[in-house]
Amino acid sequence: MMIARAARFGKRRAAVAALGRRGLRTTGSLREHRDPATRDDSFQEEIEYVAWEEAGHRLLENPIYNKSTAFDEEERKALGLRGLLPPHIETLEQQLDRAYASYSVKTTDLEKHIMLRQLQDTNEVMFYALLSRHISEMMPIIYTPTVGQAAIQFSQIWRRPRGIFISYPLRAQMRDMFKNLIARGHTGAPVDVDTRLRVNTIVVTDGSRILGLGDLGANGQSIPIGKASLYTAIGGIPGPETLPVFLDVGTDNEAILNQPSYIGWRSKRLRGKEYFDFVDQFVSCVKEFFPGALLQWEDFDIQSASPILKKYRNELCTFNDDIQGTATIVLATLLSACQQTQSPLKNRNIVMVGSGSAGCGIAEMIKMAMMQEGLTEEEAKKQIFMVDRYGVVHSGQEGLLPFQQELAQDQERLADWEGGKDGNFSLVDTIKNAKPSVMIGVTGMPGLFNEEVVSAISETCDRPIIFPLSNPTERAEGKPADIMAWSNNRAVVATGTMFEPTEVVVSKTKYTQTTKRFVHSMANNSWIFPAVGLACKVVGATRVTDGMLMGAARALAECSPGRDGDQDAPLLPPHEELKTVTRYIAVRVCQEAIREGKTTRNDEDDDGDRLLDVVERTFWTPRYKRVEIDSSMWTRT
Ligand SMILES: O=C([O-])CC(=O)C(=O)O
Ligand SMILES: [Mg+2]
Repeated sequence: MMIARAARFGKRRAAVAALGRRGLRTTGSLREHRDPATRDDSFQEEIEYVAWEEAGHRLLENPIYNKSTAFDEEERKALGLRGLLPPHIETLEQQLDRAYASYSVKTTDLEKHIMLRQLQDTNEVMFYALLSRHISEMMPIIYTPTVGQAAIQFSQIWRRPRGIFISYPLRAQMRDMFKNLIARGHTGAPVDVDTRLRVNTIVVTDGSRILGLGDLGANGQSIPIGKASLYTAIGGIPGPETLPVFLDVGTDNEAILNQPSYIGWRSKRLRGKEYFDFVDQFVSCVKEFFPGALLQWEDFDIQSASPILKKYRNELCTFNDDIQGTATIVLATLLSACQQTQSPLKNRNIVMVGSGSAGCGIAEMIKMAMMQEGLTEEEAKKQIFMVDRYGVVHSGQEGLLPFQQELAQDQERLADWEGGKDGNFSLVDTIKNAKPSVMIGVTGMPGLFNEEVVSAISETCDRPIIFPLSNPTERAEGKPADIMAWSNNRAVVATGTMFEPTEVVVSKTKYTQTTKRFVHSMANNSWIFPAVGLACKVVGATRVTDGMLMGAARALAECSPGRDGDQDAPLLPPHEELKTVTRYIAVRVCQEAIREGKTTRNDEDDDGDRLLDVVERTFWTPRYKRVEIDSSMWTRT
């Protein structure tokens, strides 16, 4: 199986690196090389060097090259660091122990988030190494759900710039902003690397629909920062190659606008033609300054997410994470649940609660997967019931957006449905009539999956598959423990944010009781986008196609822990396997891109082993390199 194979390749990686990356590599004012003296072909890691033009304080302020107490004596002497650091020299491992100890005494998740973000802004290697060591514990801190809390308070906890803020009033200077970025790097520290050569993965938001929290204006920049961090932590894309972007077009959130500490542009949200022209100007800059980069749209509201995706998806390498990334992870999780409950997707009726861009994106992807399993488009469409606040979505309704019309049920089909009011059918009515075995929630409405709803679906099938996907935690449609109880522990539950496992009593005597733990996997797009980004980098993808995403979903489902027949296993692998599984998925995405001719490199050979090798070699791992000064670059200040 692939995980074993990936482990074997771990050994080969050093050898491949030794053969492939000899001599000097020059990137702008940065030079990296490996020491020939330490090079041999017996799988030993080599010492890697990085030559840099800055010494002293400026080096310590540079989060990419700063090693803090890990600079050794020789480096301290050569780099003008003597006296600027305490005398005791530490290894990375020792630094991590110390950092973890101070992390552990923080009493709130938000404080932990702030601490990790500060570490990221001062020493990236240490940040990613710490994250790597404690991935399960720290993912919810740097990402969902704590990142939601951090977004709400972003203006208050803001410390240092990261990424780029492009505000509407300065639109005439947008090209200058990109030039500034290239000159200075994007972490706010003096990184003079030629960013143009390096940025290949961009995450952009306009803050209009942050998680399930709504319009948070410029505070939304917290999300691209979090997503970019995962591209590095999980997808192995080096920090300087990622770029979080905020398009500041104002906010309609009055509470935020009235905060004295708000860091964004204080204006009502821009809409209509001016808005789309501004987005267009941004895309032109991306094409000009970072040609070939992957552009990820994140947390755009319903009015802009789909039109933007439609406009640009055939123009550059781009995707919308909430529509396509979410759809892909939900499909993967659903395929895994179908395997586990032993009935294929094509045999199922599905109720999709929430018909916004995320809900419709998921439904479209499920439709495609059903068609791959042999249904016609018409047949697949008949098995997917979109439900929104007015009830089941049908063709007789007015005001449906184009992407909702595509999925609306034919009104005539509902003629013989029971219940309902004035031809509209509530969620419970829909469940009773459509008899689904799958219910997916993307509404941001807590409590929607209540006892009545869960009991209704539990009557239609043996093992209802129920995914309350809204996040953060307080927005989820239902709590897994309740859903398990209301379904007599028959439900298969995955969520969109982290929940504790459900402990269920399976047998009880007077003196003893046996319990079982159900782990509810988090069907979060972090299983998908880092793999897509890694693959796009490896093959130089020109587009992100449905086929590439479908490949990602199926590859992930192949890794599901229940694949060997455990009917109660979690639906997704544990977080500890994120990186290995990401590489496995990335290979499949590369193969699809190559088969569809959507690459600028490697377009002839889609051999899996070869691609895994390239993926492994491309993957960045946090470890210190020896820093030396290149005197030809060194300008004393
Ligand atoms: O960020 C997450 O955890 C998932 C996501 O994209 C969203 O909810 O918008
Ligand atoms: Mg999102």
